[in-house]
Amino acid sequence: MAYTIFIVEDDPWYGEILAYHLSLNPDYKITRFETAKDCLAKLSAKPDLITIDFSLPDMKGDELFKKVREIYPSVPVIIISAQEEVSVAVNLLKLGVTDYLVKDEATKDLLWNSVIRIKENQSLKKEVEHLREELGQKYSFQKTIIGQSENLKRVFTMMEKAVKTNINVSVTGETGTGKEVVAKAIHYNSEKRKKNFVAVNMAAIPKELIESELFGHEKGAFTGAVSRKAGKFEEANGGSIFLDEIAELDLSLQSKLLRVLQEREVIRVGGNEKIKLDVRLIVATHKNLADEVKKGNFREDLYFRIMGLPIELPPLRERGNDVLILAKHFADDFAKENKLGNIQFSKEAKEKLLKYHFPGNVRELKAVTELGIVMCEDNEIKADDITFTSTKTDDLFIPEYKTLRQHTCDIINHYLKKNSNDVVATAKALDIGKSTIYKMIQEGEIEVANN
Ligand SMILES: Nc1ncnc2c1ncn2[C@@H]1O[C@H](COP(=O)(O)OP(=O)(O)OP(=O)(O)O)[C@@H](O)[C@H]1O
Repeated sequence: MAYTIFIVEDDPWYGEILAYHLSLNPDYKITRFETAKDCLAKLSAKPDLITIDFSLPDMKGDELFKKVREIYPSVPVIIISAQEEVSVAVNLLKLGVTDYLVKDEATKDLLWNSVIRIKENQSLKKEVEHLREELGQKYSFQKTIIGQSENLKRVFTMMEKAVKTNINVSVTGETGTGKEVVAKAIHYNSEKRKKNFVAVNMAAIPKELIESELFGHEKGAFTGAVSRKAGKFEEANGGSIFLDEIAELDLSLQSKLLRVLQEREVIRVGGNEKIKLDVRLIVATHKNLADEVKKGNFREDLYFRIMGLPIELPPLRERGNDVLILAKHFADDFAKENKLGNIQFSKEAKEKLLKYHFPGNVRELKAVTELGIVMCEDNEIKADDITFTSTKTDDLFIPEYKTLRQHTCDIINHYLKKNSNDVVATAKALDIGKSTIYKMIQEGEIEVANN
């Protein structure tokens, strides 16, 4: 597609030179104007770039620039001027002009290079926008946060509420429950999705570096600060910042964070320029922050500021059948990646997964599933292919979606397995009649596995 360039230059001879030079690239479609008025009259054609002579007969270049900006806030504008004063150039650049070129013999070549640079920049921006859109689709709640349990549906309801406004969000949940996945999904489904999602893990950064990491620093602010560096808040400006493991933040840094959130501005370490912030804050912790406040480890005022909309992620063991849905999802992903075909789980493998308490939650299930695929034969994961890292594999896990009768069956099953299917020993251990067990076996409520 042609790249449309408007050249506004009152000197027809000079305008023609610039137009001729640029038209050497057949992709450029050049239109020349000799007055600001003529250019404004044709702006509806949506040029990709405009070059403006600073001294036009009917309007100064900066005035025309401002008028263009009102209509197209992001179209790149190059001002070409006979003025060599640095202050004129600086003022124009401050106004938002993309480039400033002084008229001399080199102008046409400088313009050629400037257009190439700007064009590259525009296509990069478009690419980023496109990728963000894609990510947005990828992060639509139900596509990335797999599961259908009632407990998870409650999380979706809260997330729907979160994306409607820019309210701060606090996500709590055990390790591996998907706190970061939730934070990303909120960002990519909210108004802020056009800008960055920046994640910072408080527990992963050495204490003495957190301040400059979050708020940035000026050159020479401390030993090792060899150049100015933007902080994570600046990077996330206009978007969302995700502060993971917020409870690990040092008390002195808590007060600095509070100041930034209250003032909605950040000052880089060693600097004094105030940078205005418009960022959605999402925090996460596996600790109970209210308890941390009571213990004196977390500032109460900061706690109230960051709590915003609280979202509690249930542990995997409280999501019932989601364990199997997730296992299938991870298995399909892994199989696709490794070109393995369709993977199945045996009945016993499913039971084993459902009975386990998953201290490492979804992250652990993913690892267990992938290992299961590697270990299994003929694309069927059997109980023996499933290995748990936790030592508590024999723990009875009590899912809330089961009835008392089903729990009874589980308990009897558990004891039967322990006693090598010895009904008498099981009845004795549980202090129930053996006929109860035989009846349950007969009615198919309990299956006695052949050992
Ligand atoms: N409901 C889900 N559906 C699909 N994948 C999930 C789900 N929940 C978590 N995951 C996956 O599990 C892994 C752990 O998730 P995540 O890092 O978001 O957990 P976390 O709670 O932030 O963990 P930590 O507390 O250790 O930082 C990731 O690979 C993530 O993609």
